[in-house]
Amino acid sequence: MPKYLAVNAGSSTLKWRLFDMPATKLLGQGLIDRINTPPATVTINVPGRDAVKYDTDTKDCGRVVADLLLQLKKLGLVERLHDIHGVGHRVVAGGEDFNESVIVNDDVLLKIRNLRNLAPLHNPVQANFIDTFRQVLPWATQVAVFDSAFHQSMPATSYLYGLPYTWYKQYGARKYGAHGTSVRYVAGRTAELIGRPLDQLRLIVLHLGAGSSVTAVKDGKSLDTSMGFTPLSGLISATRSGDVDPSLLAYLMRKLNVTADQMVDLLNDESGLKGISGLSDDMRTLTDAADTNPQAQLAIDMYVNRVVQYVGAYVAEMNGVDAFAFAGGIGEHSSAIRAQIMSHFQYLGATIDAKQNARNSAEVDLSDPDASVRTWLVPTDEELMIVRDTYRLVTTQQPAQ
Ligand SMILES: Nc1ncnc2c1ncn2[C@@H]1O[C@H](COP(=O)(O)OP(=O)(O)O)[C@@H](O)[C@H]1O
Ligand SMILES: CC(=O)OP(=O)(O)O
Ligand SMILES: [Mg+2]
Repeated sequence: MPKYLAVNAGSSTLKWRLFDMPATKLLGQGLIDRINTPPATVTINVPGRDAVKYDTDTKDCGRVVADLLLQLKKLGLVERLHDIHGVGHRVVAGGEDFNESVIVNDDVLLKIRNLRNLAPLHNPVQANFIDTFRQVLPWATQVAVFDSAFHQSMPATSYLYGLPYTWYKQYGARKYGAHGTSVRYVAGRTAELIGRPLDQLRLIVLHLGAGSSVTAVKDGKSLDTSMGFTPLSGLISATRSGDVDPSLLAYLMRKLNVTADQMVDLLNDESGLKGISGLSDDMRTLTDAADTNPQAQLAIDMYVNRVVQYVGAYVAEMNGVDAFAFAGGIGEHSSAIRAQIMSHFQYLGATIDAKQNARNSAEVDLSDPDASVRTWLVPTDEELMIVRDTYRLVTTQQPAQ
């Protein structure tokens, strides 16, 4: 059976899954965790076997891909690399150029690179992965699946900033959003789990990972989302500031004597949980330290505060909510953060059950039996969405010339 690979390069992790298609049978999956703070850990899971774990000190794209392919052969997941017919890649920013997944050709790859201003921590890395796979598996079709595509349904009232309209027309100055592939999966799965049609639901999807976002999904479409022109705005993330008064940036540039580009780098790389705590960008480390480290506790409390603000705003924007869904590394693994967030939405009747909320890493109905608004833990599956789009495009369309 043809094999298809889905590659998800995030800001702190690299995730991959290999499937037999069209059966969508999962053959194996890998995670490189803490990729920016070596040694990173590699974990490979093959159904029915013990996990394989080892450390790595590289995030060099060529070496990561070489190791991945070596492991696929070593573990017997592919007999010959020629069995891999398609590779689907997560790409964060597609701008207004891409409102759906596409087969990659030279022009598409160039556009993805040129959109780096819209996702500086992601698009360059993701373009490098596409390029590398094109070179090492030239027979396999490469497909790009864009985070921003799902958010193209946002109305102008959501995606425009309070700026001169001509700047949108001339420079594309608007909100594009991110995490859309994850939100598309989580929203669909939440509707299935609560047994109601997606196109009649008001959902709040909390994708809380190294990059964190909240999305209002109304009638199956993205109505509004917290990330903006880039994934820097909105919530506080691992190393990203989230929303900041733009005037403060001009003031800080003078104080710090840095250029505009340097300032943006500081907001992307040195801010957020890392900058506030002065300890770590990793929520696990902060949670462990919080009892004795007030800065770590402050970073957690600020993180929660911003999530609560966005959720409250989006519930109002939808004139109510039918269900909440938690996903992403923090959303899927931290009972404490979920509890802290949901304690602010008891007024909506979205109460959660402490025993249920103690569970992690699986689909769990977190709701209190009497809750009038459901709350679910729905582990995201960006790789499933990526592989489905990839298989569909490979089997139905030829690459654009
Ligand atoms: N048990 C946990 N408790 C709190 N946070 C966790 C836990 N496990 C993972 N995380 C957080 O999840 C983040 C990674 O989220 P994830 O969505 O997997 O990555 P990425 O944003 O790179 O796609 C890490 O920064 C880590 O802080
Ligand atoms: C857009 C974004 O921040 O994604 P991730 O959390 O995977 O880095
Ligand atoms: Mg991610």
